[in-house]
Amino acid sequence: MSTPERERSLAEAIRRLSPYLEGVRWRWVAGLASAMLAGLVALAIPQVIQRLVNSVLHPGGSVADIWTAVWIMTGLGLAEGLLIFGRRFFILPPAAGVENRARTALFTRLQRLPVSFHDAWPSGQLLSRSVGDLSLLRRWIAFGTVMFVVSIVTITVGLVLLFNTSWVLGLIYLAGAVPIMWRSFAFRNDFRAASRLSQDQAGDLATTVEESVHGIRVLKAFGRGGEALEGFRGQADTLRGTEVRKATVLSQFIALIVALPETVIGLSLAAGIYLVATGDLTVGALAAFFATTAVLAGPVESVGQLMGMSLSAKTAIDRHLDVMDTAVDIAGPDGGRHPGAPAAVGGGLAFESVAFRFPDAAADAEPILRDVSLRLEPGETMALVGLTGTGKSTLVQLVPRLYDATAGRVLVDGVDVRDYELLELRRKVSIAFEDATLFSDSIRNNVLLGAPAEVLADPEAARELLETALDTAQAQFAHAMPEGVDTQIGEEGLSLSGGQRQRIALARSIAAQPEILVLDDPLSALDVRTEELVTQRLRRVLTGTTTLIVAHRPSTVALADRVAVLAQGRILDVGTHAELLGRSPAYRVIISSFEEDQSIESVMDSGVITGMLPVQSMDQEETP
Ligand SMILES: Nc1ncnc2c1ncn2[C@@H]1O[C@H](COP(=O)(O)OP(=O)(O)OP(=O)(O)O)[C@@H](O)[C@H]1O
Repeated sequence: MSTPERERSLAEAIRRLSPYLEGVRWRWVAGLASAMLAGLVALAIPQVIQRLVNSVLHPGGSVADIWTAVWIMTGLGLAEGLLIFGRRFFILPPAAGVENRARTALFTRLQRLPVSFHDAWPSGQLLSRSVGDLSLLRRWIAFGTVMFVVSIVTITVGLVLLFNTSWVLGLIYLAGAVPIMWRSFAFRNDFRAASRLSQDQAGDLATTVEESVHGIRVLKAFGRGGEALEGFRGQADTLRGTEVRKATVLSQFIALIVALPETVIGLSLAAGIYLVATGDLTVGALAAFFATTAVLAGPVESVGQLMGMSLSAKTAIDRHLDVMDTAVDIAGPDGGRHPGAPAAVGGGLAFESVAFRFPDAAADAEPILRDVSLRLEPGETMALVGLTGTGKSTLVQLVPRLYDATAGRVLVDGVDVRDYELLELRRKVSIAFEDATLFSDSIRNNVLLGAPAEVLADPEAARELLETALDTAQAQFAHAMPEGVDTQIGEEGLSLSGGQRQRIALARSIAAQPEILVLDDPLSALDVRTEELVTQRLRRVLTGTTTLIVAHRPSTVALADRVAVLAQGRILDVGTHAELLGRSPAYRVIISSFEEDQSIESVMDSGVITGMLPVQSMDQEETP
């Protein structure tokens, strides 16, 4: 995994969090004040114990003094409980708000980031950053930050009280604290490195789980479950190793900060008894000393864990900001970059000397596309053919700016696509892929996903659009499903057949009512008849829609007005099917690579093109 990493200073990390801290600050301060007061109240109790013990042992001490001390202690105990409740009351809800805002910001960023970002970042990394890291951030804000500050203050005030009780005993206690502080410094670096590594490895593991769940059918069909498990085990073992290393670093530190104070208490006890015996210390003061060390034990033990938590939280913030700081290089119009964009010239799609290279390609790699120039007149249907891997999918993805051309221009309505607002461009251009992705939602919502807002606002118009789109895409099978178009389809539409998914995805593209329709082999899973019917209806419904369609079948080619031949990233020729057949050897090779029983002549002869066949497809009866 090689996602970009940058370590920021703590000040920068906190500054960058500030947009998420809206409405949190005063509540955090109130929570901190509550927790701080609770800590100070806890430290006051030993002082009362000192008075209580001394008044019991003092010859002139009265029972009233004892009762007073008891009531004060009870009051302090109640106050401490209320203050601890106050800390939670003030901080927990806003901390959950911070987590929510950060998660929403991350999701928004993921939506805006270009496809090239998603090509490079494993999905498990993004999952662990949006779930695990942000929940750690919430716990750190709600608990870690406050308790870290409170622990430091409690330890400092406690030390002052210990010295005040007896400087000898105070010195003994401090002698134990110095090695802890020294060790804390080394611990900080060791733990931070282990923490980052384990969070990254957890992200990689999440990717593996996600991939095997996603590809469970392939794994089962090929009997590769064992190998998948082996791979998973390897990664899980590596993560376990890192977690154990992390826990070892932490536990060594904790062992030190627990064992050392305990030893110190033993020494203090011996010294304290000697001081009481010599009359330099009262019994009450000795009791107060040990009661104070008991109060300090919690903060001293937890300060290491809180420091570890703070470092993990800092790593989580860095990991969050790594995504947030990735540049959105496909954005809205950049006035300075493309001066003199021509005004719209009445529709159409053009590629002008377009070249493209993937961002992660080796520096000396050949570009995927070179000097591609093509012009589709408004309303024209052009088929794009070429052998596999020649760059057809890459070329069509430049139209809605899923990627940006690295040289040349793509023009929609005569305007450079980079001069459009992204939303406007994507309203004009609709794309359907071979690999149809659907969402776990109703068929209706999947189809109307990109429909114009004004149509969606009118239920009758939306219903008509849905029907037209389903009819055009030959997806009437939706009506035969248990709840018709309101049937919920499973995750990614996997409860549907491949052909059904493709037709729903095509219906979605149609329902978007685009000016330019880009179809990247979206009918490959359909039988020949259904594909022909779909293509034929498409032409009827989308008259006036400029269509660029990646074709792998004679039936699609036959319906196009013209055909462009792409070979090794270049346009070799453009013409009608008959023209190309006559003059282009490359075209003949490509056409002959199409399945023999789907020859273009047989499709022409079948009469489907001229609308002679009954409108009944072979897989129309399919039910999921
Ligand atoms: N995200 C990517 N990063 C790097 N290289 C890629 C990426 N996607 C595709 N390629 C490469 O770009 C080349 C063209 O791929 P493309 O999918 O455009 O071909 P195609 O003509 O559509 O192929 P097919 O007909 O098989 O769908 C291939 O060599 C492919 O390996």
